Amino acid sequence: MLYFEPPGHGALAAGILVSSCLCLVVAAYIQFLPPHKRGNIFFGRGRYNLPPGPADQPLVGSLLPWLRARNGGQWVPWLVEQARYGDMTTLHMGTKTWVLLNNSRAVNEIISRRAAIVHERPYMPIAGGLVSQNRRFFLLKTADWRVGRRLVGHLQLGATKDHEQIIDEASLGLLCAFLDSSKLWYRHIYRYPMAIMHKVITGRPLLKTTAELQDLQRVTSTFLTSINSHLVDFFPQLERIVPRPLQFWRRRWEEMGRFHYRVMSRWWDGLTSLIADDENEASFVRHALHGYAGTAEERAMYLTMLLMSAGADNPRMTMNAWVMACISYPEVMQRVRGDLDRLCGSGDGGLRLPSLDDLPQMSYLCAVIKEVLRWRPTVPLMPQRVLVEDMDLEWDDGKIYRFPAGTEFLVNSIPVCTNGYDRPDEFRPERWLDRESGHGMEQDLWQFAFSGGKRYCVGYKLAQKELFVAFARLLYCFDFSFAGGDGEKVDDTKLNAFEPGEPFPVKVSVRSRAHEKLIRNRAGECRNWGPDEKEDVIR
Ligand code: HEM
Repeated sequence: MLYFEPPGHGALAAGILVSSCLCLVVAAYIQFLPPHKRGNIFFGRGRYNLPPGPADQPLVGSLLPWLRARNGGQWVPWLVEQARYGDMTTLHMGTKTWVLLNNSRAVNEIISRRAAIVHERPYMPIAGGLVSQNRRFFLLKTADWRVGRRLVGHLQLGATKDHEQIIDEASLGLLCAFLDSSKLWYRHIYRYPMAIMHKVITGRPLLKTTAELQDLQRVTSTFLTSINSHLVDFFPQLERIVPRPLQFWRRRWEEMGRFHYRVMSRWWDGLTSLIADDENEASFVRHALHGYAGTAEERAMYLTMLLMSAGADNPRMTMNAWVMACISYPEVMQRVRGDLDRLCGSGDGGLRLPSLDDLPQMSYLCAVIKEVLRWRPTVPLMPQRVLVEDMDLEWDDGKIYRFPAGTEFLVNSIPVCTNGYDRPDEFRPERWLDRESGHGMEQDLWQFAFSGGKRYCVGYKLAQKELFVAFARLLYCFDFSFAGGDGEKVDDTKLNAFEPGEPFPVKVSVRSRAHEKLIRNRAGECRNWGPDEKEDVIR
């Protein structure tokens, strides 16, 4: 007869202890799983069915290769490589489920058509917390972000006649600066959108030195490098679990946050003092201060400074890419110039500067702008949009994907701008003219350039108009060529967008005396430009 002896108290306690520990380990393990894996544990395997992706390591998934690539400057090729899985790629990234959207159709279906449920931002302890002090509206969770978005909406960026006038004046400053100090072309293409933003926001001309502008450029570029670059952004729980003195990552990013705060505060003091003694009720600075009344003034500061930096830096990088296209594809630019000469005159007499009124007749230049944005996407990595509820998606391959709430979607810009385009590496504006959707400025630009859904770029109308005016006027009046050494060839993949100095060697010269005279005749109208850049040439 079998006799079962009941366990003693000691054994029972040990058993309870072991199973409690096991439960704790399992609970902790589950907490560190990404949403799709966690969901399949709770609801059974197969509940969530996601697009394919690489085999991954336990717990970290594909995070380590990503962090290596991100911090080693190889993240663009890494993301491009992941597009080999098809229209979408699923990546397990620590506690996150990332789904890369690798072509326009995927972006359109998910970011635009499902915008009602794909609009949240994840919490990013580094970029959002330490570097931005939880204030950068662009990274805020939807509830807070809406307040800022409503405030910015009042600006109607680029949609008013006033803004067109501001663009016109600033572009005259740009032309004069190109005449006076052509070697500093890369500085002028930053000052131009900044001068526009400053006037739009304060109603006053930009009176900032190059050093002040460079400070803000550094803020923008270092902020961008902080996004999705640290382990903690993928395991945000660590911020709660690890005692603060042991949070080894804090020091570096807090320091960056303090630097950003200092630069922004200096700018902000300048902006608020400009409006302090005038009645300019329309000023955005005043509007932002009213909008955030009762809360810390910093919220207004961060919002305003985001507008300044996004509104200046993205156009700067786009213009950088355009200059690269000018020197790499002179025949394309000659064709634009042919159109401009026909409209605005050529030879010695009867010239006029192109303007926004010429836009309907300049479909090839509109195509050039689209092609610049496609050829060298300005924003290769947009912060992810988070799905707020489970979502089913029927796809072309006959599959029905089911994504769990919490999935993070990323526009994989380079593949989006490449997949589905004939000879994608080439700069061929003609591809936009063949489209049935139309030849204007707006058609087809969505999804890849200014993003879609609720968090699309608020400045897109302003950007399109300022790019059009700058490209038309610069190309009408100036020649651009590569200024490398003998036998050196331009490498059109190296844009060096974050370089504070000249990103690649370019020679700029005015086309003719007549074009110079045309610019000089209107020099008095460029009231919005700021300190004389010639001093910098001498230094
Ligand atoms: C060629 C120029 C530009 C490009 C390519 C560009 C691109 C983008 C993209 C792709 C986003 C969306 C990121 C996302 O999905 O979260 C964005 C957001 C934004 N852009 Fe632009 N942009 C440009 C010019 C401008 C200008 C002139 C402004 C003027 C203020 C501006 C202000 C903003 C702001 C404030 C946001 C954040 C919107 C939000 O989170 O609600 N951008 N931009």
